Amino acid sequence: MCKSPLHPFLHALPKCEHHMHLEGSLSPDLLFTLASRNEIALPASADSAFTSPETLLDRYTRFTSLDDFLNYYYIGMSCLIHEADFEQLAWDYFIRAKSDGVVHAEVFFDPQAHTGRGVEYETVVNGFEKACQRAEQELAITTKLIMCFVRHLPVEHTNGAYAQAESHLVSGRLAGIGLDSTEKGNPPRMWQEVYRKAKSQGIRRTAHVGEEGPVEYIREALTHLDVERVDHGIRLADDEELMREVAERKILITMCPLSNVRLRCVKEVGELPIRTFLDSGVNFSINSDDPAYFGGYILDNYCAVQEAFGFTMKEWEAITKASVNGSWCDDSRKDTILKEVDATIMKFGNV
Ligand SMILES: Nc1ncnc2[nH]cnc12
Ligand SMILES: [Zn+2]
Repeated sequence: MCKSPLHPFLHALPKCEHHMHLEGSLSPDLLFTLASRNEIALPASADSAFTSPETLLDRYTRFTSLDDFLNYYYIGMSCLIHEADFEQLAWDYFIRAKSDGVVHAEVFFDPQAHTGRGVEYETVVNGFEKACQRAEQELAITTKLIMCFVRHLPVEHTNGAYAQAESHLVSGRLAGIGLDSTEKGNPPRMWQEVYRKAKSQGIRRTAHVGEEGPVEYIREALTHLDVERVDHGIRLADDEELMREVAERKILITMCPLSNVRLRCVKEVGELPIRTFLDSGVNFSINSDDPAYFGGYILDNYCAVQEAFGFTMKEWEAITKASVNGSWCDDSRKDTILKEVDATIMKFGNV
């Protein structure tokens, strides 16, 4: 809980989450439980961080870079084997998201990180889908699943990963494609072919760019991948002309403040160009990225932004509504959420 007088309002605001990796909600407790249940040997002799959930959580406070984090992230997800593991992981996230005021969640997952170690694609998707259905029925959270291609694997692997998911993408069982993992040295144009195919099939597209990588990668993602959204995009403010274009085209930037601090992309939340984006008409949402690794879920990220920037309720209204409008749900769902936002503002505005 943050110290801001706006905390109850921030908590109550109906939230859309657009940038959250389901595998990134694997808490050290669940990681150790699954490792034991599935008889996965954790590398405790090589890395003492794997001694206990507590030592692992402590190590997460000292990431030195995106790749340092990704090393732990991929070891962690190696404990996910059965459909029920994937379902439990996602369900635990949805319960937590509900308590933070999330009403619509568009969540990423990395199929290649599972199929590459022998877990069937269907096992992953079926588990996640079951949790999504439960979230819709029992928590009234609408959901979308977005598959990401991982950049640390050879780009040629992407075609196989796309082919595996193609029928789900075309039918809408998956809402779109994304691009994640190691950014530096992997310019977006390398994935141009698969993004072009996805576009020709009417499939939605986003990509992690401008997190550790330069603003040129954001420009490339827009020109070569024709992305509809930019994940992280914190380097956008380095190019005013591109920032104006992003504002005009209403491209949503999915920001993850606590992640950026933990991965040392910035020293503190106040360094992020959030005020610049707001004042320049750049639409953005605030998200948790990998909440089990970065010390906070979505509300913690809202609070961190409030503590750094001290926004007014009017400014939060603009941020929240841009986030609703940038969602990939249909217009009637957006209208419903926008009415809930208005009702929240009325309630707190009258206090
Ligand atoms: N912050 C991040 N950047 C790139 N790839 C990721 N995969 C999970 N979290 C990520
Ligand atoms: Zn991410």
